[in-house]
Amino acid sequence: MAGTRDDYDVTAALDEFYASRTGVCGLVESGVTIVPPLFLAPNSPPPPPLGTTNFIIPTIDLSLPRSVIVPLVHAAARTCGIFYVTNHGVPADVIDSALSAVRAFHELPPAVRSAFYTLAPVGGVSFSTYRNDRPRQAARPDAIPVLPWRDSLTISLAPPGPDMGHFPASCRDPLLEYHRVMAEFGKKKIGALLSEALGVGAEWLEKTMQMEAASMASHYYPPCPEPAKVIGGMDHTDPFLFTVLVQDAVGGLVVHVDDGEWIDVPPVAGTLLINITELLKVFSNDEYISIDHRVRVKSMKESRVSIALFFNPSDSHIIEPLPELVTADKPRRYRSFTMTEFMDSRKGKFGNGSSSIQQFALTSEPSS
Ligand SMILES: O=C(O)CCC(=O)C(=O)O
Ligand SMILES: [Fe+2]
Repeated sequence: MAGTRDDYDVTAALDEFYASRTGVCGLVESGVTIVPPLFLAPNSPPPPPLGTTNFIIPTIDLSLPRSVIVPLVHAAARTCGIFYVTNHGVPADVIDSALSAVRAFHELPPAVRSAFYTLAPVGGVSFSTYRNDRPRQAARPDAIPVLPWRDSLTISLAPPGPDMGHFPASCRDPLLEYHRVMAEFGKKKIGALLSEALGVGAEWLEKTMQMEAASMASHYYPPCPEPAKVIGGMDHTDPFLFTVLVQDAVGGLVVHVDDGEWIDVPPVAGTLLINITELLKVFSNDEYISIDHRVRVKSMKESRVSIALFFNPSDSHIIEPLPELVTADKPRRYRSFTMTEFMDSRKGKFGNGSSSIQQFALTSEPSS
C-alpha cells in the first residue's frame, strides 16, 4: 500500500535518496505529488492538534532596565524555556540577508547544489537531510519517519572556523556576517543576562565557560504535496547552552508545553527566539526548562527557512549543576560529565529518543 514502508526496502530507498545528492528540495523539483515512504511514519498517530491552551510564549523587551530584564529572563527560562526578545539591536538587514542567502543556497540549481552534498562534515561544513537516527532508537521507531522534510546546511564555527573552500560561496558572506553579529549579541547580551539570572555574575558564560557560537544550522523546509503527513524536524530538545533562532514569515515551529499540549511559536517580525538548552538546564540544576520542540510543514506552496545558532561551552569544561543552585531542598540532579561524554551521547550511542542529559541524571531510586 502506498504510504507504508512494507512494500519496499528502506535501505535501498535511502541509498537512492542520498545518491541523488539534491535533498528533499530535489524531490520537490522533480515534481513528486505523493510523499515517498521514507518521510512517513507507518504507525504514527496523526500529528497532535495544536493546543487551545492560553499558554503564551514570553516576550522580553531588551531595552528595559537591566534590573527589570534579568528577573524576566529568569522567569521565562524557568517557566517556558523559550522566549522572544525585542529591541535586541541586531540589524534587520543582517538577519534578512542571512535568511535570503540560505534560501538562495538551497534553491541553487540541483547540479550546483549537489557539489556540496555531504552527510559527514567536510572542513566543518555539511549539507544534507539528516536522518532521524536518535529518535529511531525510541521505544516505537515505527512511529517515526526515517527522514524529516528538510534539508540543512550546517557550519561549524568554533575556532579556527570552517574551511572556506567548503563554505558555499553563494551564502558565505551574509552567513559569516550573521554569525559575527549574532555571536557578539549572544555573548554580550543573552549570555550575560542568563549568567546574571543564574546568580553567577554577568561574565560567567562568556569568560568562565568560554562560550562560543560554535555551530549554525541553516534549514530549508521545501513545500510539500502532503504537508500534514510529514515532519519538518523531529521532537527534540536542543543541546548546549542556548540557541538563537530566526525564522522567515512562514511558521511551523511548535513547542510541547507543560500541560502536554503542542503550541505554535509563530514568527513575529523584529524578534529573535532564545531557546534554553540542555546544558544550561544541567547548570541550573533543573531550575530551567529545555523545551521539546518540533517543526511542522505547513505549506504545499511555500518553503520555509530558519537559522539556528548554537552556543556551546568550550570542550574543556566539566558540566555539572552550579554549587550555588544545589540546596538541601533541591539536591543535586546530575552527576558531573565532560563535553566529550555529552557529545558522544548525542551521536546516538546512548540515545533513546529522550533528552540526552537524562543519562547523567542522579536518581534516588535504587539501580537495577
Ligand atoms: O526550524 C526551526 O524553527 C527549528 C530548528 C531547530 O529546532 C534546530 O535546528 O534545532
Ligand atoms: Fe531545535
